[in-house]
Amino acid sequence: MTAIYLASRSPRRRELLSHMRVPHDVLVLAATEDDEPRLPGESPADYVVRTAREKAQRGVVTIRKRGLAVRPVLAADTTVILGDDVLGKPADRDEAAAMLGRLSGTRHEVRTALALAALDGRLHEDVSITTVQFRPLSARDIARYCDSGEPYDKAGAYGIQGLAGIFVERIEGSYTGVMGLPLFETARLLNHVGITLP
Ligand SMILES: Cc1cn([C@H]2C[C@H](O)[C@@H](COP(=O)(O)OP(=O)(O)OP(=O)(O)O)O2)c(=O)[nH]c1=O
Repeated sequence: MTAIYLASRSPRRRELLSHMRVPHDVLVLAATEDDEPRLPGESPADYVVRTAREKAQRGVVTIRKRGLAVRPVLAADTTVILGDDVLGKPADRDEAAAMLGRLSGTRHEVRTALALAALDGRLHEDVSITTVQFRPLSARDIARYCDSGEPYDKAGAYGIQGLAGIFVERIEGSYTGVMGLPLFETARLLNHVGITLP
C-alpha cells in the first residue's frame, strides 16, 4: 500500500523516509520546474518555507497532469544560512570551494522546511532549525573534500552524513534535518493526514 508521495529527487530524503517505514512512491518533478530563485528582499527563513511549499504544490499539479492516484504529497527544502545569505547547491568546484571557505570556522544555520499537501487541499508546514559549528578548514581540506565529489548536490556544498562529518564540531538541533528530512517534524506532520508512527 502506498500512503504518500515524496516529491523529491534527493536520495537522502528517500532513505530517511524509508527509515520511518512510511509506504511511499517518489514523485520526480520535471527538472525545468526545479529552479529555486530567491525573491528580492525575501529573508532566508521565508525563502526555505516558500520553496518547500512550492515543491509540494507542484507535486499536486504533477499528480493531476499525469493522472496518478491522489495521495498526500510531502516535500522539503534544505538551505544553509550564513548571515543573510542562503547557500544552495554549488554549480561547480569553484563555487563549492568558495562556499566551504565561507563556512570554515563558522557557526551557521541549516533549515529544512517541510510541506505536506493533504487530500482536503490543506497544506501543513513545519521547519527544523539546526546550528552547525564547523572547525576551521585549510585550503587542503577544501581541495580534498571537493575531490571526494560529495559537495555537488548538497546545500552549502557539504553532507554532514559523509566525509564532511569530520568538519562538524557540534550541532544543536536535528541531524536528520541537516541531512534533508527531519524525522521528528516529519512524523508530527504525517499525523495531520492520519499516519501515526511507529
Ligand atoms: C547541509 C546538507 C545538505 N544535504 C542535501 C539535502 C538535499 O538533498 C540538498 C539540499 O537541496 P534541496 O534543494 O533541499 O533538495 P534537492 O534538490 O536535493 O532535492 P528535491 O528538491 O528534489 O527534494 O542538500 C545533505 O545531504 N547533507 C547536508 O549535510
